[in-house]
Amino acid sequence: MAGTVLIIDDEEKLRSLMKRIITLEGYNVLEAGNIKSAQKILDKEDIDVVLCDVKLPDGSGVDYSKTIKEKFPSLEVIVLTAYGNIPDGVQAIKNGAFHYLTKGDDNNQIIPLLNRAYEKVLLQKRIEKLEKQVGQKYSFESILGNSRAISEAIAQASKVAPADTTVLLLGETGTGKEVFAQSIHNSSKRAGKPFVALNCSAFSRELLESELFGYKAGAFTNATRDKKGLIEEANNGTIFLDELGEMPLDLQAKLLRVLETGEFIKVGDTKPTKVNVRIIAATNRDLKAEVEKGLFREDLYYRLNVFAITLPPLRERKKDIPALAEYFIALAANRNNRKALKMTTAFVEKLQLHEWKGNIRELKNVLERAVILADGDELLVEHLPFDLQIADKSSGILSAFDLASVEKLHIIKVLHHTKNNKTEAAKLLNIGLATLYRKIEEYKI
Ligand SMILES: Nc1ncnc2c1ncn2[C@@H]1O[C@H](COP(=O)(O)OP(=O)(O)OP(=O)(O)O)[C@@H](O)[C@H]1O
Repeated sequence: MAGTVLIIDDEEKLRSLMKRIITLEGYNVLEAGNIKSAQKILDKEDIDVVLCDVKLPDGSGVDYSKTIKEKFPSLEVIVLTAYGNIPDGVQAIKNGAFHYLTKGDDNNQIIPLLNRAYEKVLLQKRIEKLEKQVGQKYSFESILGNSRAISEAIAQASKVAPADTTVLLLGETGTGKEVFAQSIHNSSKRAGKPFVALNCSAFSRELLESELFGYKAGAFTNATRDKKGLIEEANNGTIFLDELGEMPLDLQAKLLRVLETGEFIKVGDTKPTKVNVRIIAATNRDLKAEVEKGLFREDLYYRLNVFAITLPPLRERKKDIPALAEYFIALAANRNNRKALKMTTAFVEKLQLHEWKGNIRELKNVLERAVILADGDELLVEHLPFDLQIADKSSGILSAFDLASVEKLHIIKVLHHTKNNKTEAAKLLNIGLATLYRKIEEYKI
């Protein structure tokens, strides 16, 4: 995608020369002879980079670059200064311009500089888009579900969000603990400040300590420079510590100190560092049992347990499955450039019979796979993984390794293939027609 450049200069000849050079690079170029007409174009068009002369009939380009940046912060301005007038260029940069060019002297510099400015604009646009997505994604409104269990958890989380209290989120893997942590942060006073997440089970003890608390240069062989830990990166914001139950005891002591005094000591440092950070912790372990086994500090447990919210497993809120499924199907269809897909009744039934040990994450992945497999505009049972296909009301959840389940599913598939022609199906299965009828009855096909 080519960017759009606006040239503001009252010298028509120079404008058209620059226009020619820039157009050859693939940019769209618009022109203005003064600030007034430039302003009209800026208000109407989506401009990426402005090339602006300093001496304009109705004002100074140096001053105008400030106005432009205030009104359109993601756009970049390059100021065109007169020969030998570096102070103008310096002032323009102070006013927020990307850079300056000396008119007539720097023609071969125009394109490289313009390309750099445009890259910055693209990056800025991408960041804005992502920020918007994240902001939308993680609010209590975007947590789907009407079941009592999830509504209670949302109500508790919305109450504690503005209170700045430490929160402990309990729940199996994939139940949405991180989504809740982000939503709490986004509706707290700390929204707009950093939200930093760390999975404590993903690191060795040493790495976890330096990731979390940072280190001083020289603390160990590869520590050539001071490094801020994530707790410091999260200053004035929130840190989300996932799988806290996995944190070694000595680091738990350091964390307790942060909770009590707002201070910690970096690896290799002698003096404490102060932070103002809200801690949201999560675990799928039974912390009380860990305390009894001596694996989790009792004082930290009580400190964290002041406000605990339990997130229900998906199998305890099956009512929410259709709405969640619809949402994930729409997301997956969009990502895969597919039009909207509908679930058949049998498909929804199978979803509701499954155990969902991986909870919402598993549901999301199963549906993404189904969307990819579906050729038509309907999601069918055959688009589900094997163990979901064989789940059945009478037998409850069957194992994918159960021989009868495999046989049943195979018969279903063959019957589907023969469009329910039993004689043909029996032939393909290499069994007698009577045997097929018996199996159909036995398996309640
Ligand atoms: N209520 C919800 N609505 C929409 N998407 C959700 C919801 N809850 C969770 N998700 C999605 O499900 C996935 C798992 O959520 P999340 O990472 O928050 O779970 P978790 O409990 O932190 O998992 P783990 O313990 O394994 O880290 C994510 O992709 C998340 O976007």
